[in-house]
Amino acid sequence: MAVYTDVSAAEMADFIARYDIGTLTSFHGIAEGVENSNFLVQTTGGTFILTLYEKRVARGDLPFFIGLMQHLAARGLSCPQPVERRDGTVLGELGGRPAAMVTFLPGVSVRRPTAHHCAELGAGLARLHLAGADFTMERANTLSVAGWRPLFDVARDGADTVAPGLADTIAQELAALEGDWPKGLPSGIIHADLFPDNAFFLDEALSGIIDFYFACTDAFAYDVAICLNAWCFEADGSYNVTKGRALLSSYGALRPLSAVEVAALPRLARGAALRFLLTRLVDWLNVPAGALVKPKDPLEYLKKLRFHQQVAGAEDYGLIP
Ligand SMILES: Nc1ncnc2c1ncn2[C@@H]1O[C@H](COP(=O)(O)OP(=O)(O)O)[C@@H](O)[C@H]1O
Ligand SMILES: N[C@@H](CCOP(=O)(O)O)C(=O)O
Repeated sequence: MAVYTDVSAAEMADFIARYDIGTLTSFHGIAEGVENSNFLVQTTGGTFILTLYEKRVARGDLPFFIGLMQHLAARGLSCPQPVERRDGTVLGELGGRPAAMVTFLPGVSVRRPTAHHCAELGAGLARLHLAGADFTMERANTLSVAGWRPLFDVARDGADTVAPGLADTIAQELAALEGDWPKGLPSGIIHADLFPDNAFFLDEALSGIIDFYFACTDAFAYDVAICLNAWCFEADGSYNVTKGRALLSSYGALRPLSAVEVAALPRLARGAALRFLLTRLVDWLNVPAGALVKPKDPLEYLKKLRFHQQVAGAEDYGLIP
């Protein structure tokens, strides 16, 4: 359960009194997620999600995330909407953390996506990229290649306790990617964490996207590479090319990848695998005392990285030329 910051019933009721959403009837910490503290809040006015922003979310970035969710919804994308307080603002403070209430999105996330889910997701990702085109705010990707070495510095000493030789493997991969990271690719708003737990489905159709707190301005194809990592591998670590083809072809039907994006895809996929290997490793080695959280397995991403290292070209991901 990701609850890093405890909130008492009295604090919660007090916080809710600043909104025009009725009075508190119940709330509980949400069992999923690893980044922020999330609470399902029920009031006489409805159901809401309250997020307390934790370690990786910079306070100064919150207007970007809030503005982006409002922008995407105005373009027809189904995503949570920040709820205004009586004074017209959307950001508050609770338990010493910045906090915001968003609307509850119906739908369920899938644990084992099928090729059909991957196709739905590919189209949804393309719609997100297109809908973000006229969003005027920008946010650099703090977890792109320049952000990986600082993560490695934090995790290096403990890495071999997780898997023998892991520190060396990461050091080599990091050096290789730092030396040759794709530049100048078509860029715009990307989600940057569109994992199966952040996509909701109703009747097998993608019904909504949540968790925009890694969203940033970066290469669209990097977002595609993140999704290939998150959606198209099996539990045993093997890549499912049918799922990859489904995701890539439905994405490409709405936003065709250019030749430079196609050429960059294997390297972007390696980078995406390293990014999640590193953040998971840091989290695995540093679970805060008293936090209710189940850290995610870093070695899942080591297996994925090994797959990408031997890929010859984008066709290995299922891209049809
Ligand atoms: N707007 C929402 N509507 C419905 N459920 C939500 C919403 N936001 C979050 N959740 C639930 O809370 C969980 C954790 O949220 P998430 O944003 O992924 O956390 P984190 O910020 O830790 O990554 C999600 O998996 C989902 O079950
Ligand atoms: N998707 C990341 C973890 C952060 O996302 P969350 O939505 O699960 O909190 C990963 O799998 O490493």
